[in-house]
Amino acid sequence: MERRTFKNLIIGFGKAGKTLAKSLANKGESVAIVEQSTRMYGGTCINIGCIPSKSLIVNGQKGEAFTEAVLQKFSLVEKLNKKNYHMIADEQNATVIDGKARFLSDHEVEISEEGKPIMLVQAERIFINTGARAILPSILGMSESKNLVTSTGLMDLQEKPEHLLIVGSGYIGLEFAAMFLSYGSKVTIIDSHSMFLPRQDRDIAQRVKRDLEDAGAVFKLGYEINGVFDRDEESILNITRDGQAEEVQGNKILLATGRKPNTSGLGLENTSIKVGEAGHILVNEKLETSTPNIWALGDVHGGPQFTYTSLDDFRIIESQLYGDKSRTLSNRGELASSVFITPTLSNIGLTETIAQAQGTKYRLFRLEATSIPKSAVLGQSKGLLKALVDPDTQEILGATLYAEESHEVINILSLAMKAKLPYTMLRDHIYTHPTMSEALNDLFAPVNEVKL
Ligand SMILES: Cc1cc2nc3c(=O)[nH]c(=O)nc-3n(C[C@H](O)[C@H](O)[C@H](O)COP(=O)(O)OP(=O)(O)OC[C@H]3O[C@@H](n4cnc5c(N)ncnc54)[C@H](O)[C@@H]3O)c2cc1C
Ligand SMILES: NC(=O)c1ccc[n+]([C@@H]2O[C@H](COP(=O)([O-])OP(=O)(O)OC[C@H]3O[C@@H](n4cnc5c(N)ncnc54)[C@H](O)[C@@H]3O)[C@@H](O)[C@H]2O)c1
Repeated sequence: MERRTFKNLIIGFGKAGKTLAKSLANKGESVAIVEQSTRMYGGTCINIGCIPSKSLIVNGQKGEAFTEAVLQKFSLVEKLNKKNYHMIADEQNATVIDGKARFLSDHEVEISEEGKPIMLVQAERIFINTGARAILPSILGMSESKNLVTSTGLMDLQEKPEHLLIVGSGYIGLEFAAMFLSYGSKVTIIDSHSMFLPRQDRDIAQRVKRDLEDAGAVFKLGYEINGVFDRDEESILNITRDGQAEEVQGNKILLATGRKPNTSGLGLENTSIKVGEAGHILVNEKLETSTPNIWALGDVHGGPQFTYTSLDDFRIIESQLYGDKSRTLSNRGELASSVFITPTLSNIGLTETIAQAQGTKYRLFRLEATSIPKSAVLGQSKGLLKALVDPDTQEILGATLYAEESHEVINILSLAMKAKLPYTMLRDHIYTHPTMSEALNDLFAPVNEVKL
């Protein structure tokens, strides 16, 4: 078997891993990056995650036919996959190794192709960036059904399902619901939780649910999934609520019940790397594992699962190994997030619900999206914007923007919070017109402060 030694070994071609590989190679260090699938050069985001899903969402909003949108998505992903491969493989000091990595010890990693060991790699430093994969709930009859899919399988379809059943009303469930509704599929969303969007304020959650229902979605909340069986081309899901059994039938069933860290099969049992209950690699605030010279980056170490947090993990490594060591997980600050439905739901920091639960004092500002001129221009005036301000410091404590283009506007709030700006800076700032950002003038206007 071939034996190779590198200064740096990166396992997994994810956002953090590829960015780190390029940076290390540019520093003149030898670096190898191992990827188990040629389909995944560049990782989840560009191949089976953010980019293909948003391409399908945007084309659906434009009224594109599904088959045309799928072709566009395939060609976009193919282009990005190649670009990502060459971004690393063309670097003089970098090597891309095709195969599945498995630790044999704290210092040795075996690479296999189709189950056959092909290489043994030793490295001074090892970075684990193996991402996460869909959690498959255990459903009676699931192995016999040909219609159960994850988000990856659903995006590989060439034809839209006439009726899509979605299990899970989190990020993936809601984004795929909005996506397939826009292509004209019938959509039923089933969740075991009886409260919709439990972490959101109720007024926001009710708006989101109502808007999805207006677009045609049917919600079944508080249901357990008992079993599945196929009849002709359709699948029937047996579901129960409060002891009452029901059947729902559809052509495809999307399982969107969360994603778990990719650690099984990685041979961690052969190392001294510690793993948490959810299968995630335990790291400290510098992303160091319990084994010296081995780090874990991205979804694999648990916590928020976003491409931008994986990228920030790269920044932490850079800061710790080559910089002033100031950047850590604990000083990352508040993270913004967006669910790409119509309109987009974006959050940062505290909601009213959380503020009340933890007894935090706040001033509340509230604006209907219908009063924003750009909403009228876009022909999409649904939505509600809320922001919480600290009554003592006048800094922004959090915001929920359920509005068109809120995935852009939320970044202004994120920057203002990071810079500890008083809310009046956003209220009095001169924005270009007509834009959704200028809604911040109005959101923070005295007239929109809610008396609590
Ligand atoms: C449908 C969907 C939509 C999403 N949309 C968004 C979004 O809009 N915005 C956002 O920020 N996030 C989104 N996410 C989440 C985001 O994609 C992930 O959080 C992010 O890609 C994680 O990156 P990572 O660096 O941890 O690893 P990944 O990009 O997951 O890369 C890990 C790589 O490691 C490889 N690998 C695993 N095990 C081994 C092994 N043993 N040997 C060799 N290689 C291995 C895998 O094949 C994979 O390529 C979405 C996810 C999904 C599924
Ligand atoms: N726009 C984005 O940033 C974006 C988009 C897609 C995915 N992601 C990332 O991917 C991760 C995974 O997304 P996800 O939607 O799979 O998970 P999620 O955690 O967001 O939602 C899972 C949902 O499934 C429900 N559920 C769990 N088990 C169930 C069961 N047995 N039966 C019925 N319902 C069940 C939960 O109540 C929850 O509502 C997200 O946490 C997010 O970090 C991000």
